[in-house]
Amino acid sequence: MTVVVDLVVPVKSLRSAKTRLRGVAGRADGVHTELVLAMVLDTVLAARATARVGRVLVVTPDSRVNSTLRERGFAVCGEGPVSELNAAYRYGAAQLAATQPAGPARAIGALQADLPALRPADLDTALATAAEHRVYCPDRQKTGTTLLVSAVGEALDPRFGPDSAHAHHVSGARQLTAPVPTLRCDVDTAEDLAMAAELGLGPHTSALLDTLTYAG
Ligand SMILES: Nc1nc2c(ncn2[C@@H]2O[C@H](COP(=O)(O)OP(=O)(O)OP(=O)(O)O)[C@@H](O)[C@H]2O)c(=O)[nH]1
Ligand SMILES: C=C(OP(=O)(O)O)C(=O)O
Repeated sequence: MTVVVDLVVPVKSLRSAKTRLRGVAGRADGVHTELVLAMVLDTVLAARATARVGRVLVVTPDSRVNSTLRERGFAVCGEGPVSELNAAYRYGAAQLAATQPAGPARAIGALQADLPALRPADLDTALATAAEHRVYCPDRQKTGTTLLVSAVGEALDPRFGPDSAHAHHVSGARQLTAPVPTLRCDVDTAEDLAMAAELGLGPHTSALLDTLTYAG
């Protein structure tokens, strides 16, 4: 059975996002924000280009993220009553469930927004395993989680945060073992960004870093 997966992608306020990356792209005002936004864009554009992906819903309190993504045709909503990552996933999943188009039941996927090297082929490989079981994709360090997909018609039950790979495992989700390096490469630190650059950054992040290099 081929399953369509609707994705929830939460994005924090740009000002407070990615503190561990601060300064990596330079000290100039606004550069950090531009880098975070470029990574979000590369992530969601790759997600939208993935065959098994149905809808993509971005959950964010940030007005710039909201307007930038709406301009590109993405669905965007606010965070709901609680400002916290798992709450944002649950809120987005509820919005998607409440507005599900007619047709076969879909799975819900929770995708992190910091995957600037993401390739649609890797995401599609991961989503191909979804249907009967809830599955999670550990990050490259094997401690965090970059993607969690519900079983069709069942709850997402997101447990993102420190050691989320373990938390997803003990909550009964199956670990994805497929070689999907661009889906595993979330970017929290300068070292992660270098690793993502080796895999091949998406066009927004790549263009921004090139501009900064030429600007010295
Ligand atoms: N909407 C929403 N998104 C969040 C929240 N917390 C984290 N995110 C998003 O979830 C993704 C993964 O979060 P982290 O890797 O912990 O990112 P971060 O908190 O920005 O990074 P650090 O400050 O370095 O810990 C990022 O794309 C964040 O923007 C939240 O409270 N609300
Ligand atoms: C919140 C998470 O992201 P990170 O480890 O990148 O902070 C997670 O992996 O559950």
